[in-house]
Amino acid sequence: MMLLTIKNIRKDYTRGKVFSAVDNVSLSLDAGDFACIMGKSGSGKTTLLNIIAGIVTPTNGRVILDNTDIYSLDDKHAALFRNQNIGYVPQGGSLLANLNAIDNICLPFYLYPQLNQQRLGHQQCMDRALALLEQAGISYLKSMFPAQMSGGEMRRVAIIRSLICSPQLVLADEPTNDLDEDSSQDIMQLFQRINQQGTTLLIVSHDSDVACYAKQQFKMAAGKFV
Ligand SMILES: Nc1ncnc2c1ncn2[C@@H]1O[C@H](COP(=O)(O)OP(=O)(O)OP(=O)(O)O)[C@@H](O)[C@H]1O
Repeated sequence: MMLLTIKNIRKDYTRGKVFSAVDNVSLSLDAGDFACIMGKSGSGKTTLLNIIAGIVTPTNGRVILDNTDIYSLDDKHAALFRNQNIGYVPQGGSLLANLNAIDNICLPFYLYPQLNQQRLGHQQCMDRALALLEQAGISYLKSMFPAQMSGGEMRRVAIIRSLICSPQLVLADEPTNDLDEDSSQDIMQLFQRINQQGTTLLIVSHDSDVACYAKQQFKMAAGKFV
């Protein structure tokens, strides 16, 4: 079943003159796919990922997720649709320092109660977060604050947080950046497990060791797939 289609996506920026950071890119993913977009720094990977996430509006082209053209929705419906259907793991650190792992994972529900469609109470939210940590084999982190975690542990908690709304699609931007080989493997094994449980994954990375975990690989250069 087709889950995601992006058609003729272009994003122009002006830096002195106009250039296309993403230049007429098309891509389709089926439910259950695990894809990686590779390419050097500046090739347009993050811009493309953010367009799919609904964070950056394309100059041209369409993003269709589960038969919904996300840029045809008004802002309010677009935000709800993407938060319900897309998990996003941003580049770099994204946990809040003053919350422990469980609360960081529940944060989307605290910030946007409308995402909590099953209307879980506070304890049930925390139970769900704990269950996700247990599935990932890192329940020992449950009460720890980011300052007590390694970089790889923080990243795994951020990945778990992207699952709190049971999204169909998870997007991750350079998830192993700044991590050593062992931590990178932990991260990629976690993604593999998430994918095996049925979540579709699209990861952006410049690291070929990361890409080899993916089932589909795309390469980007100067805004285009090559
Ligand atoms: N808001 C912006 N305004 C102007 N130019 C931008 C903007 N965002 C990105 N760019 C430029 O667009 C190009 C693509 O950037 P992008 O971040 O998508 O690349 P990338 O492949 O993800 O690189 P990296 O891995 O370093 O993040 C770069 O030349 C970048 O400088």
